[in-house]
Amino acid sequence: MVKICGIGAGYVGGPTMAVIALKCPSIEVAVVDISHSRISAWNSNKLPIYEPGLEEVVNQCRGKNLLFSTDVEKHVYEADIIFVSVNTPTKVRGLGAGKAADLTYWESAARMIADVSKSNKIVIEKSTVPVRTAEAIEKILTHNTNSKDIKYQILSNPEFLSEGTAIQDLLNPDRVLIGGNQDPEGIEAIRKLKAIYAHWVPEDRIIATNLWSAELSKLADNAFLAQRISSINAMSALCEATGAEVSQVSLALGKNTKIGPKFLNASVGFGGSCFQKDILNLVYICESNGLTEVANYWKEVIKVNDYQKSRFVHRVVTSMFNTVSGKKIAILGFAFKKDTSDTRKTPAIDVCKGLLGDNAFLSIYDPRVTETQIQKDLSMDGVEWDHPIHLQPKSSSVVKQVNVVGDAYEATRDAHGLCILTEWDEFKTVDYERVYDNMEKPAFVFDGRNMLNVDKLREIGFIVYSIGRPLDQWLKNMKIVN
Ligand SMILES: NC(=O)C1=CN([C@@H]2O[C@H](COP(=O)(O)OP(=O)(O)OC[C@H]3O[C@@H](n4cnc5c(N)ncnc54)[C@H](O)[C@@H]3O)[C@@H](O)[C@H]2O)C=CC1
Ligand SMILES: O=C(O)[C@H]1O[C@H](OP(=O)(O)OP(=O)(O)OC[C@H]2O[C@@H](n3ccc(=O)[nH]c3=O)[C@H](O)[C@@H]2O)[C@H](O)[C@@H](O)[C@@H]1O
Repeated sequence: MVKICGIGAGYVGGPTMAVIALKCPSIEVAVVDISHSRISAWNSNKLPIYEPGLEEVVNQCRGKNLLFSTDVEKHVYEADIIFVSVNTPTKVRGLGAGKAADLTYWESAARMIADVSKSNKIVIEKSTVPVRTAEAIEKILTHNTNSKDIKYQILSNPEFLSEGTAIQDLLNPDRVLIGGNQDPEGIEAIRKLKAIYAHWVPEDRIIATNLWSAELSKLADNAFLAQRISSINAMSALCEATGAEVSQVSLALGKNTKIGPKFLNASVGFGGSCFQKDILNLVYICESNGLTEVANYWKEVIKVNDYQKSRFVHRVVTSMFNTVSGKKIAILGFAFKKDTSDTRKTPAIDVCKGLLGDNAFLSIYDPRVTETQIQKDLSMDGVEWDHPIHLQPKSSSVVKQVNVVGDAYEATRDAHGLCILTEWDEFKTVDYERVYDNMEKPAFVFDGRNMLNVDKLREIGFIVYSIGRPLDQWLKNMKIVN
């Protein structure tokens, strides 16, 4: 029986390994992690991450051909194939700090593999890594004195799932990308990995390339996706200035088959653990190769994203007579997108910090994010948000101007304004007449996700700001001061 070990039981490692176990009953899959709390959660009824459909998959396989363990060395020793899905956050200090990928976790996983292995292994890069990482990994694996007679094949098999739809994406991927050495051993390793995916993925969707193309394609993929969002967000600012309507512009663009309809929703900005980190990583690689113009091109995608978040904060503050000091503002949604509990790099952090900077009182409601997580996110400095909660420092101070509450009605009671920062479906069905009645007047809605019916809200009496849509007379009169 083929044995697989997945190192890293996070947003990628957990769901990916669970789906392999589901689709390949003849393969034994062990998912290992250094975090005891994460592994015990995977072994409990309350999984450590929220992802629609994940619980069902785990329940079907756990205890059969899927197990979760902290005994990393044992399972690595026993495995034929090792998927490494550890985190690769942005480096916090040292050379390339603030841009380069921090490969500490990857390196320690590779050293451990070299230390404990006694048989040949296929080692798979599932994490997103800088192009040419496989070269460094190979050096670590083969220069270990214990592993003289052991042969390693390194493959790049980047993951393209999105949080919130991870299980669907894994069950029905657009493509599976496998990069490997182009010699007979490399081609044989690619064949073995292809055979695993072939249990459920049609062959024409499994693409084999050389190692560097696969590694770079993942960074390029995220950069292209983020670039679309920054492009439409840049257009949203121009829409507000001219009376054009961004959703109509998106519709028109999306009907062009050369452009396509997806990823054209203007928003308060993109978030998540990967877009910013991977673009910064790409920027760093370009700079290291002397490609300044290319680096600057991709940097702009992040700059527009930061501009979009600060534009939103300015809109809130200026429309409320240029100050939110002492005012209660309701924040509906904190996760970086709907259907996930993940808050890494969520635009809500920057927006809330901006409002707190102007002395607002925030009342925050998110259906899936805990109070502890929100307080942590709002009390920490930039790059630490990239790291999973259990790898973050234990004590962080509580932000006193922040109250985390249990529903949208409580959040908005006596508030001067409400901001929608995540597009949770339940925010569509809130009784906004009731909300309006219980708010201070004038009552404002700032829809950072363009999900609410603006005309209905205006009929109720709200002053409404919706990204990239024609402005209320009120907002037109309140010029943004940057
Ligand atoms: N989150 C996402 O949607 C996607 C993430 N990726 C990439 O996948 C990688 C993992 O991302 P996430 O799953 O979100 O990260 P995560 O932080 O949720 O999970 C990583 C896990 O690895 C564990 N770990 C770190 N070092 C370890 C070691 N030496 N031995 C055993 N376990 C170790 C950590 O404790 C953590 O639980 C990153 O490179 C990311 O860029 C790729 C596609 C999608
Ligand atoms: O490497 C990764 O981590 C993954 O990053 C993204 O997936 P994810 O970050 O989970 O979520 P997305 O659906 O891409 O959303 C990212 C952010 O962009 C925002 N977004 C998305 C689409 C859009 O039209 N507008 C928009 O503002 C979302 O609200 C969210 O804040 C990519 O979509 C995945 O292909 C990739 O595998």
